[in-house]
Amino acid sequence: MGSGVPPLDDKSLLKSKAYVNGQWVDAKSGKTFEVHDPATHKLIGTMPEFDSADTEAAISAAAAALPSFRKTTGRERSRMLRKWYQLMMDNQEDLAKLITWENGKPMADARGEVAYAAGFFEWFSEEAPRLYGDTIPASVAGNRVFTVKEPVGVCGLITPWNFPAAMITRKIGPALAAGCTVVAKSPGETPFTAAALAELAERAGIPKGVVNIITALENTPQVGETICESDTVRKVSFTGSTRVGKLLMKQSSSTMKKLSFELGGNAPFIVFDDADLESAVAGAIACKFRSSGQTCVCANRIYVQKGIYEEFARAFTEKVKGFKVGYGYDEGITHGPLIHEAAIKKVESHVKDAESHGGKVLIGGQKLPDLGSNFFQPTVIRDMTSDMALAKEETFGPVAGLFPFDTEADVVKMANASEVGLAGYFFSKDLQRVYRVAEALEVGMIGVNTGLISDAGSPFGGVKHSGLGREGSKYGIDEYINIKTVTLGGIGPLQGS
Ligand SMILES: NC(=O)c1ccc[n+]([C@@H]2O[C@H](COP(=O)([O-])OP(=O)(O)OC[C@H]3O[C@@H](n4cnc5c(N)ncnc54)[C@H](O)[C@@H]3O)[C@@H](O)[C@H]2O)c1
Ligand SMILES: O=CCCC(=O)O
Repeated sequence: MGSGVPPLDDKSLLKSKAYVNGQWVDAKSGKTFEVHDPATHKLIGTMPEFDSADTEAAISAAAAALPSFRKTTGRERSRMLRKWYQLMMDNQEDLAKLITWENGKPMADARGEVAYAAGFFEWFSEEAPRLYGDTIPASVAGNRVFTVKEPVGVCGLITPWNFPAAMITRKIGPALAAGCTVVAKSPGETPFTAAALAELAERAGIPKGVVNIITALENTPQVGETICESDTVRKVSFTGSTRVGKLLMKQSSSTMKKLSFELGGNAPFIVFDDADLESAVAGAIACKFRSSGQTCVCANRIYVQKGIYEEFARAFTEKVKGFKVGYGYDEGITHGPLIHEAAIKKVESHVKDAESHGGKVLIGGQKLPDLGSNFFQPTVIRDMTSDMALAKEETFGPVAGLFPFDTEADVVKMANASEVGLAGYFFSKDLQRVYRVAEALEVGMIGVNTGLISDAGSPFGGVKHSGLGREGSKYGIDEYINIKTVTLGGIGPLQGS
């Protein structure tokens, strides 16, 4: 297939060990797991299979590094993050090659991910020196009240494979800005990008023990449990499915730690009759097929008002015809493989289920065995209805289901008929409608007349079963701080008065 894996300019970015206390380490058991290119199934390499004891050692390293790191000034931490940002951008091409290799997304998308990921270090380098407390008018005469913001302590971070760089930097950036130390469990499917980030952390001068990147595949549940049940870990931040998020929340309950969860979505994407057709089609294409549909904010249910439905379906399908699916390193490829067989099975099952309930496939609908077993045709299905599996669960793949609707009230009801609420989108030129619908949708983020909403400066997070807390933005750092209130009594009048 294609031209093969391009060599890294800087070969020292390819690591096959975990990074603990500033050292590259194996699992104490000596066990490793294999990582394969999702496009070709060829072996990329192996990584240490950490267990509970290895995880404890990483937690201890983060705890030992905390007392001195929390004393650094915001300005000092800012410089470290800024340097890390710059090193990521200087090595953008190599990091992108690693992302494409282990995740499968095309190089153009991978380069975009590196810039997006580095943006969180840049953003939080700017937040680090601005951790202001408050002065509060006291209710008791002679008292003075003020607050200080303190790092929560050691943080356990667990992230998924769909953005091998960005999901980790979105957590490490604010954690370090706040003065916390971290143990980050990289995704078992895509650990090499995270390891390269650790190498760059070292070059950026981040002190040993502040950033620990641990690895596991099969042992992931015991690693997760060790992090959640540790009393030393004062904060857990997880990105992944709602199912695993709920499990980690339960496991964390006995140690009463601070939690944030970025979980699953099932984004409604609504096109009203009054929308600009061309931009609605472009927005839906970008939103639905980004990373072959494997993002938590991808459109999952595309609702199109009946007056514009036929025209939209035609124009949307026409655009999908222009996609070029293949190996992420090859020239002109717009969409890569899915991550693994389970993802292919889910996509297939949603297509079959839609067809068996009366949905009509306009394009795609099949696997692409000539390319490899993880490839699936970008698919458009019309005449979707609410009783289909795709309406109820996130597909996390390249299948666009077009649902017709009559009125604004009908579509808002359908859009909100989901237990999750991460992102939602709609296209309309009617200003009053923009306010009404934005206020009515039960989601944490809304794109109006755009299908792309992610940015380091914008709060990212959901409502309902999509999770707790916000990442990125001026709010992201709040997840990593405790507010301490200081009440100073007995001030009294001026002496001698
Ligand atoms: N809201 C967000 O920001 C966001 C971002 C990316 C993905 N997601 C969600 O993630 C899901 C897709 O990823 P997935 O199916 O691989 O999710 P998943 O929850 O099965 O796995 C995600 C990651 O969690 C870890 N993990 C898995 N089981 C674990 C356990 N028992 N204990 C501790 N850690 C565990 C692994 O590192 C894995 O890479 C989708 O639902 C998607 O919406 C959400
Ligand atoms: O998949 C979830 C994260 C996607 C994003 O940050 O845009």
